[in-house]
Amino acid sequence: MTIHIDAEKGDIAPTVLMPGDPYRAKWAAETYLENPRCINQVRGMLGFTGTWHGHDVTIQGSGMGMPSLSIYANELISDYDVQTLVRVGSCGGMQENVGIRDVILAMSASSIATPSGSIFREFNFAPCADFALLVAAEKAAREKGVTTHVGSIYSSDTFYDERPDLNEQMTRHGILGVEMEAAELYNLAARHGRRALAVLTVSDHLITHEALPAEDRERSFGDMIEIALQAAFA
Ligand SMILES: O=P(O)(O)O[C@H]1O[C@H](CO)[C@@H](O)[C@H]1O
Ligand SMILES: O=c1cc[nH]c(=O)[nH]1
Repeated sequence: MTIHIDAEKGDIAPTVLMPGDPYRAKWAAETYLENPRCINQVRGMLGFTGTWHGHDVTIQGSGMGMPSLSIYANELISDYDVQTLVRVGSCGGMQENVGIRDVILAMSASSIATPSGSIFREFNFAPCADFALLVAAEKAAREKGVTTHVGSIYSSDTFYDERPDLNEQMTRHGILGVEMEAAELYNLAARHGRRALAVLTVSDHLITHEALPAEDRERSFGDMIEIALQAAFA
């Protein structure tokens, strides 16, 4: 047990999917896992463990933003010895050719700041995905016929952003989408020698201003869950 996760050590699998939304964790576990059981309820940050095609897997909510993700990822890595962490999140599209419900595989994650900034200080570390996970996810997405983009994303500390000039520069530099956790997940995986990937679904668009409702973000992003599971156990 840790401060934020009240599971016993053996209750958490070496492979963990991490949605920001704890209710997406519940929906994904009940939809895709066999014999899912709730292993964490502390602060309502639900976690479930079950099996997928015979493989043990945990789906644990991370909360929103890098400080929250950092708490759960640190405890999963240091206290539960988790080896593979795959974020399954929503994101905002930042390119004209990136559509609502498209999947983005985050090869790298830029940021203005992360919780690891105090360690790196003047060093601009480039957080990137585990290559084998990335390749396996791209293959799984291609085989499913899901419209998928592989490239760089932006991990932001703010959802309600007031820097249109910065968004313009990111779009100009090929950033595919914006979310709020992947950069710190990649930092932690690099520091501890673990595998990490962010598989994202576009839930709204910064250029077209289309947006899906909360229920869709919670319960309808099945393609990214299947892609994440297939990549984790490829
Ligand atoms: O849908 P999740 O996984 O929570 O991800 C995105 O949605 C939240 C903002 O609405 C942030 O956590 C952002 O990263
Ligand atoms: O962080 C996020 C997540 C979804 N959509 C956004 O615009 N930003």
